[in-house]
Amino acid sequence: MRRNRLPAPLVAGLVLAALIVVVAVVAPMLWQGRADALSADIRQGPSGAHWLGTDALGRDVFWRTVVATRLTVEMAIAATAIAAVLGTLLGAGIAAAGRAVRAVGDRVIDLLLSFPPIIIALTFTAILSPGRASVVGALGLAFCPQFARLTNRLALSVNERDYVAVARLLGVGRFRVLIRHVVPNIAAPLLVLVSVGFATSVLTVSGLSFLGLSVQPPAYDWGSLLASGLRNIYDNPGEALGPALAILVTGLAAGLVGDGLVRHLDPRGAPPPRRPAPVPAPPRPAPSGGTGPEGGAAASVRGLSVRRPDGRELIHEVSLTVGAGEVVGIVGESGSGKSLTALALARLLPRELDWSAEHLDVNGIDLADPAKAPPARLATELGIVFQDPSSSFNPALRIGTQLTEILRVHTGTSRRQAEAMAVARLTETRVSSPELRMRQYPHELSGGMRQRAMIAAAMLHEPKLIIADEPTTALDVTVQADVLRLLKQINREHGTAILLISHDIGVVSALCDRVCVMYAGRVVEEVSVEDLRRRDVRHPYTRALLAASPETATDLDGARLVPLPGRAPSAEAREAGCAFAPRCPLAAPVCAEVVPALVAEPSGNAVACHAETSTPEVRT
Ligand SMILES: Nc1ncnc2c1ncn2[C@@H]1O[C@H](COP(=O)(O)OP(=O)(O)OP(=O)(O)O)[C@@H](O)[C@H]1O
Repeated sequence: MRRNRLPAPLVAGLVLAALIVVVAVVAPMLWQGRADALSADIRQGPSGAHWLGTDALGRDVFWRTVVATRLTVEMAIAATAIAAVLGTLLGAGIAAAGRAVRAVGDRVIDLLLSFPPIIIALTFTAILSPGRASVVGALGLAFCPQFARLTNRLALSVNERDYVAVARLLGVGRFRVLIRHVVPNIAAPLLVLVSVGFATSVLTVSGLSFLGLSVQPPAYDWGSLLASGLRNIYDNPGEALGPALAILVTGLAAGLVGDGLVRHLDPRGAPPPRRPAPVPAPPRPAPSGGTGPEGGAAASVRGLSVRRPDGRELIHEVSLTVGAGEVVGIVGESGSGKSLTALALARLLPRELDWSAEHLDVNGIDLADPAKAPPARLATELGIVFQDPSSSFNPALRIGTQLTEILRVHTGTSRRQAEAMAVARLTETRVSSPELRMRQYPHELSGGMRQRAMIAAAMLHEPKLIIADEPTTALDVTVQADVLRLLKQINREHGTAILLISHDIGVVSALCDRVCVMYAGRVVEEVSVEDLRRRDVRHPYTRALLAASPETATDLDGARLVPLPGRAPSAEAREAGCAFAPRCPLAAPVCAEVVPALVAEPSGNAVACHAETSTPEVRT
């Protein structure tokens, strides 16, 4: 893999650090005698014979400072290593644990972080009795919470990224997710903390020795030399200057290494790869024709409910079917339950949520029975495109690595073949210069290009169903139509069914065959797109959405957009009766008490509204 040249601070830091390590290793072997030799020249100032003068016993301060490097650096490295290993394991363990352990772990880390490390180190040292080993152990424990907090926060945030969701959908094991996705994305900040931790350890180790709590005579480190130097500061300032400078230079080296590593490891700092020689585009794969089992559905959901741990229902008995090759939209305001419905189909619901369903399947795979739905199989039947193309790809890996990995993990395709297939898909999804893109990092692609690359990734296995969760919301308006056209083209040419989630009724009416309107966790209307375009809808909420949509409301007669007043109730605020009643112009007394059932009509549409149907069903 080609990397950019090492940044200057990293080079400077590494040179300095290497020098310090060499000195630490060789100094006691070569110059211990000079450092410990007594002479009659006591407390002399700097001279040609003694560059930093001598101490109270006539020993050469320069050589003592040089020899003390080993003990100081050894102790700082040991303390940092203990803190980094223990803290990282602790943080990762808490991130991977269940909710209860996470809550307790977080509080314990918060508590430990509220004490300055030096206080913790002093307390442990006092308990364990002064000495080198106790100081190293105490410092390791004192800095451990900082590593635990950082690892925990980083791992949790990376875990929530869409590319981790995709990896989970693809059935990538926890360990591989950790190695491929979590570690590369948290390594840089952890390395900075290691360098800061090392610099702080040098200071604290020296500080504790300065106080007489660490290295005991006749051994000496920079802290004990500094203590003796301060006692003689008026006779020979050089005696304090030597160890002080050594501490400063070591801290500087650690800082430069940390800063340089961040720049070097961040792929956003890399120069663009050279444009490869143009190669003829591989042939477009032939359309697969029809999909799904004969007469079967690409996805089918019946009675899906999702609950929070406290039992509150977030979505209630949602039912919908996506026929083979059909494009179905789910539309509704923020919080209506669109994404949870889609995530349930991909088996990507957050762990803390509880779900149940009478029936949940993707192209015949029963998702309610994990034994019948091995992740690898689901991964080949289902592709997913998320809203934010910037979080859909792992920022630490090149686009090509991520695309080919999907094929290599699941089908054992050779690298060369996987690359050819990935390039073909990128070409098909109209990603310009696909060979070049394969070698680029996600941040080097524009938003629209990344989203097309994401669609290419979702299409790699020729899935029967693509779930597109707000695929255009994060995009520039100029490329939104392009991405929608691409999805429609895929649907036409491959017969891929699409479940499109959007809050924009204009987007779904442009792309879909059928639309489910959701409100407060329920489907309130299901309508064909022809009826939607004609505005022949029944539910007052769907009418309100249409009236508020610019694409449909700016009529030839100049009708103005009508905003929908109020807000959808949160899960806590939902009461008995129809959740839309407080905002509904047609609300009647029954609406406040009875939840209307979704009633199918002969046309195939369905609506849940007392004003439109006469067979209410009580569901609270
Ligand atoms: N992990 C979770 N824990 C608790 N509540 C959640 C969780 N995930 C989602 N919710 C809640 O479930 C409800 C439905 O969420 P969902 O993401 O499906 O809404 P949405 O219709 O897709 O909205 P948006 O367009 O904003 O994404 C919201 O009220 C949301 O706050």
